[in-house]
Amino acid sequence: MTDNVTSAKPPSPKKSNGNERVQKHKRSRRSTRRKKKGKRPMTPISSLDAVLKGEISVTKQWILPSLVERLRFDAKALRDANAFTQSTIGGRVGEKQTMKQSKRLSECCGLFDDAVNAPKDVGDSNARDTIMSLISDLHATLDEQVTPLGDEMELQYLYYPGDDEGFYGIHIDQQERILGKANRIVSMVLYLNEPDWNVDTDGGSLCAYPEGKSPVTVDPLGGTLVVFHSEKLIHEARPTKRDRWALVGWFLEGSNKRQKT
Ligand SMILES: O=C(O)CCC(=O)C(=O)O
Ligand SMILES: [Fe+2]
Repeated sequence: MTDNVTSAKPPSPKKSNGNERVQKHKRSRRSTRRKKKGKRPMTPISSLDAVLKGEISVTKQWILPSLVERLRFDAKALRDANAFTQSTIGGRVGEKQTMKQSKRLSECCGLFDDAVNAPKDVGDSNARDTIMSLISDLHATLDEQVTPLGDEMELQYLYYPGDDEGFYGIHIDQQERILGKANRIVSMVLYLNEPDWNVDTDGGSLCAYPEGKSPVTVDPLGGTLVVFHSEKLIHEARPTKRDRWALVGWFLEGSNKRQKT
């Protein structure tokens, strides 16, 4: 993994006017390409062929429960340190916005800007490094076996409030291809919830709607990883009655593809 920070502009300084959670959209990204193939063992990703077909790949227990717990602790600590902001929808200049803000209630923390800017003693940055290595391996697997990817990705912790029924209405992650931009190609969501999550009482399922197929519902159990095509799969996060935590990422297309588009 390189340490290349490729965000287009420097991270904005933290304000202290009490509006920290409603100020901006996360677009910071970072290279995820490993110089060498990872040696670390990893649970194989289920049904990778689903991704190009516009369906969903679901892998349970992709990471150890202990790492889920550390990442959840890290996310909570960052939120307590005001490193989260209100999530917005779409957000790139020129991107068509077909959803209203009221169709989403969640907060996010960019791993390559907000988390980096938080005080060093907040959270568990070793757990962040560990998951970044695993995601770099995932990047290599997707690049080799699914579709060529660029070196960069976006990565955020997500928090949906349980007391206010957080949710994310029906949407698609990359609504339309933007010329000259690094469009999102493959999306990943890794759930960081407690092991006793119960969809009947807690809600918060991910519902995916592959075209021409039956809908798929995924329980957001800690350690479950979903991977899908950012331009093809319509999906939603159902309202949650319990605080819901996830790590969401988007693998971007490479610059050669950008020029050809
Ligand atoms: O929280 C989830 O389950 C899905 C998140 C999502 O779809 C997104 O951030 O684009
Ligand atoms: Fe999404």
